[in-house]
Amino acid sequence: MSGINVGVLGSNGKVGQAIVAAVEAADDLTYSAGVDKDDALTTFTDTQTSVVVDFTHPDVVMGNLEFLINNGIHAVVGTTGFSADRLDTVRGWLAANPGVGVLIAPNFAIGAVLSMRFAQQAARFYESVEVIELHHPHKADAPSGTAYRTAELIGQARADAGLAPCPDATSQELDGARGAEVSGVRVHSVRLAGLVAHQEVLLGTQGETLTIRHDSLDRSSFAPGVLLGVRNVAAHPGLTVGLEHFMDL
Ligand SMILES: NC(=O)C1=CN([C@@H]2O[C@H](COP(=O)(O)OP(=O)(O)OC[C@H]3O[C@@H](n4cnc5c(N)ncnc54)[C@H](OP(=O)(O)O)[C@@H]3O)[C@@H](O)[C@H]2O)C=CC1
Ligand SMILES: O=C(O)C1=N[C@H](C(=O)O)C[C@H](O)C1
Repeated sequence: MSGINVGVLGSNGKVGQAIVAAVEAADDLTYSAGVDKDDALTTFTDTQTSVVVDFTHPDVVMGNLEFLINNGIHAVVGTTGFSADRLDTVRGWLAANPGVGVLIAPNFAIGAVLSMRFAQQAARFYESVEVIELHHPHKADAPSGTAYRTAELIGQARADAGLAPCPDATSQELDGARGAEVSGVRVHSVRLAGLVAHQEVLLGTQGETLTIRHDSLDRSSFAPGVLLGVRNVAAHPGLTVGLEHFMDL
């Protein structure tokens, strides 16, 4: 047993189990502790855990982070639900614990990070854009954290380019038919048995469309990105939002 002591919060969950397996398989990491619902967070201090990975639930992740940061433990967080206010609260805890690093990423699949970047790059060339995210029906939040972030990035790119709002002549609408609006971009959420995590960004302009699609077919897709975060987070004190900052994109 050697290397970084890594713990997992939500270790019995769908993603948590995949992360535990990946940590156990890595020669340079030691799986020090798993904590699930009703287990004590002090397990991590008792086991000298250095980095904790959190895949739990938006309702509990803030309490987890407060404990980890105040105990000098670095965190790699996949759990969704981070509003600007929540991120500011995390920055406040980190200001009081300046050696601690926290990475929060809406999606740890390498292709999902790339597809967000591709959508951001393409946005200024298209008058129309909509996002469709498709997930398993056990997902707590809608839209997905990835779709929310993708829409924000596209909205910012459109604003920077001085684009007009997407054309839309809808004047009669059943509630919800046009999805939710995030940063001026329509986002549609599908929940379907059999799916894992999928997203399409549809872009359109005169006589052509471009579709940027990513599919996580298995939850092991999140593991390489999480391990990249685990290996690098201690060298990045403070808050990092988005895995792209560790990918040299
Ligand atoms: N950033 C990314 O790349 C990804 C992010 N996610 C996000 O990760 C989160 C988890 O997803 P998923 O694994 O599918 O969800 P699951 O419900 O399968 O797993 C969550 C686990 O956390 C446990 N849990 C609940 N409360 C606590 C607590 N206070 N302390 C410790 N463990 C707790 C749950 O227990 P119990 O079931 O008993 O409540 C469950 O075992 C979601 O927010 C999801 O959107 C998912 C995939 C990728
Ligand atoms: O709950 C999930 O499953 C996922 N959640 C994240 C999100 O909300 O974007 C990442 C991925 O889509 C899987």
